[in-house]
Amino acid sequence: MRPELSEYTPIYSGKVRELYEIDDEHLLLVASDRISAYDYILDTPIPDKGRVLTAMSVFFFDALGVANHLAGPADDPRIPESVLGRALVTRRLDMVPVECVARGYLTGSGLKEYRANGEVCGVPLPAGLLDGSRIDPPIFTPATKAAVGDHDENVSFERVAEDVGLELATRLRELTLDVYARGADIARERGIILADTKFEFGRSSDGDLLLADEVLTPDSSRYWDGELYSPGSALPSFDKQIVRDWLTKESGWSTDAGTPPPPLPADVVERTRARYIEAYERISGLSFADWPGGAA
Ligand SMILES: Nc1ncnc(-c2cnn(Cc3cccc(F)c3)c2)c1Cl
Repeated sequence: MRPELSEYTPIYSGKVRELYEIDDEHLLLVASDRISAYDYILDTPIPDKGRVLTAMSVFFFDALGVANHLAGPADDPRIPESVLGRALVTRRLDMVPVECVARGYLTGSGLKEYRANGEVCGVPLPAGLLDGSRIDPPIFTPATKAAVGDHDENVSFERVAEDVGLELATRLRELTLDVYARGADIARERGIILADTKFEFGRSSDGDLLLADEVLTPDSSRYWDGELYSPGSALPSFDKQIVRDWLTKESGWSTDAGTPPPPLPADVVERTRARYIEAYERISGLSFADWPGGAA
């Protein structure tokens, strides 16, 4: 008999995820079906989004063989039925207060910094790069965690070293770049570009540095469709472009409307659900139908 979610203490609620305490040593990390676009949490959930992104994290944790915070399988008996398939039991770690970002392509806040001063997080880049240009080799562009609702602040490696010490900062950079490069290679072989990603690390009670949180999901990374990728022009998000296009080209809403986006029509929801499942099945080579927690 699985426990009820109400038996666990909620300790953090993010835009699309929640964190609960199972006991002194274990947490339950829950991914919702909520989707965000243009910095709004949309009213309409995408069925199975939480389960697909959980499956993606588990695939990458396994495929990349990096020491991590997982403390049980996807069908661990401590996981309540109501969140089965979109929740994981993890070890409670002492989280390192650094958003460990790797960028293999220039866009977003990195592009903004580059256009202002030719570098990102203190890392100089070649002149003439465009939105979506490849950064080879990928760079470590850390950020400090922002308050709820704010964007993280990009910082230099030197600032990270001041905050957490040079040895740990160096290990965070090495691990971040290594795990990103291997994950991006796996995705690229399947026609999906992981342009950048954000990792979080924590230390266990016996001092090990473990990869935590979610790993290489479309919520923690930019997923681009490799077939549509062209530096300098629009970079279609593999998972969110259907929602973005409907919102900005068909719904009558606009990003400068100052109002929340309208609810999504059923076909946009279903096509988006299918894109999440397609990304998972192409990258993992596994069938999403085999993932726990499907409709009973
Ligand atoms: N293994 C860990 N030990 C201690 N703390 C964390 C931890 C804290 N915060 N976050 C981010 C987050 C993850 C999910 C749902 C949210 F609402 C927020 C993760 C983890 Cl993953």
